[in-house]
Amino acid sequence: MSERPLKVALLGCGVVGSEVARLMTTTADDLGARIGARVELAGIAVRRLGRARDLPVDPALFTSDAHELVSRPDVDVVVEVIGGIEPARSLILAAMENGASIVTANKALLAEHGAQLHAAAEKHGVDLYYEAAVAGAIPLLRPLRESLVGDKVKRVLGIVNGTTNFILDRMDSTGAGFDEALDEATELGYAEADPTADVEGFDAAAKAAILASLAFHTKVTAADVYREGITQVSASDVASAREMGSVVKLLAICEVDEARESVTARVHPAMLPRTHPLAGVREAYNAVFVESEAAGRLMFYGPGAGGTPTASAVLGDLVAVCRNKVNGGRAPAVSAYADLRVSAMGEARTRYHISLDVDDKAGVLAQVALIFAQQDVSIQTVRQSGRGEDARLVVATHVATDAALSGTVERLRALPTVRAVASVMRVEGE
Ligand SMILES: NC(=O)C1=CN([C@@H]2O[C@H](COP(=O)(O)OP(=O)(O)OC[C@H]3O[C@@H](n4cnc5c(N)ncnc54)[C@H](O)[C@@H]3O)[C@@H](O)[C@H]2O)C=CC1
Ligand SMILES: N[C@@H](CC=O)C(=O)O
Ligand code: NA
Repeated sequence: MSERPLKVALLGCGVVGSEVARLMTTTADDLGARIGARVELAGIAVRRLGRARDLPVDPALFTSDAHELVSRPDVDVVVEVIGGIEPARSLILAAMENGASIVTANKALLAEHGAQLHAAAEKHGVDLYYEAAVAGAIPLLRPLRESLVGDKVKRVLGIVNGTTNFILDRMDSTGAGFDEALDEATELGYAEADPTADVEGFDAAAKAAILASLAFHTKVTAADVYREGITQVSASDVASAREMGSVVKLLAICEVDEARESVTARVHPAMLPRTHPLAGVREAYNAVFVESEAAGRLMFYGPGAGGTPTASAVLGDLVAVCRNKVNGGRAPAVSAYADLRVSAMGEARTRYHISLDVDDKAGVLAQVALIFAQQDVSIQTVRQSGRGEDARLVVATHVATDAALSGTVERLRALPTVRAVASVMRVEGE
């Protein structure tokens, strides 16, 4: 055991930070034995001093000056769990310049400034780990960064946002309303400080960017990811999916097209048959499939959000970077050598499920079918049910480019015999 303890500066003491502080303190002996040196908190930066906190830590550790804390000469590691871009980015860069290794849970920051942060880590010879940033407690980034680095990943598909999965699950299983389910998810500590990031898909898009970057060795930022959240998913979308033996899930899908030397990354709600393994992912759990050339299909499943599970991933990273400090090693570098083109959503190949309210008269089905044919979209099934004056047409398509499918919907909307496009949902997993 090394004589000198390693000093850790903790930035942020909210849902995740408070659990990191608690676990660091209560499991200090085990952590020390695993690292080969004791780990001690150098300080905990908070926004407001004087707030009552039920934590087993010395109150003198709290400071409201995060910049001063990361610049202290005795700080070996900085754990950033403030969230957001600034001041998190400047604090991390200052800490690296000061020789500290970094553990962060900040997907928003990594998805926008990952390249800059990795370059700074290289320059200053420090580590940058962020397992908690994607899929909470589930070990996913380390497997992509290390275990699967000898393989060729082709596709990453999964549920990476706990809050939206919790909301969709509640809507499906109890018929709860959107707002009520969101309040519950916030109460349980799953939602971001601004839950718009969750429900509008920004959080999942940031995670998709991180996953695509690591999986395909290419720089992918949040702005490259096609994004739709769940605010447009209605109770009737969830109910009609249920009638058809399906569920609605918010999915993140990252794919490589080797022939075209390009990647796509997208986040949107999709219908999945109830028999699909992702359909059984309940509450705030996450699950991600990684498909690679040699390994085949791997599934990662577990708690994707919440203070304690997320703190587990943070502490795993903390032990890794502390071991490197003790033994003199460094984390393997993250490269973007493949430098693939990031293609637009229109090029992605998807399938649609479209419900139309149409005039119930002769020739309407033929008009609708003609529009699909003109866009080169092949129909898999059509169901029609008369309802008096109008009829409901439910069309499931075969795979086509998303551009052709969305073009089809646009033309259907303009057709005089189509009274309304009641619902459009992408379909995955059959
Ligand atoms: N809550 C969760 O389930 C998960 C959260 N994360 C990520 O972990 C990070 C933290 O998330 P939460 O703990 O949920 O957020 P939170 O909002 O509960 O905690 C953030 C804390 O940072 C403090 N803070 C803000 N500015 C500060 C400053 N300049 N100096 C010191 N403290 C400051 C806030 O007062 C707040 O207490 C975010 O990046 C989030 O995306 C990642 C995985 C799961
Ligand atoms: N708000 C996020 C927290 C974990 O990353 C989520 O709901 O998944
Ligand atoms: Na993780």
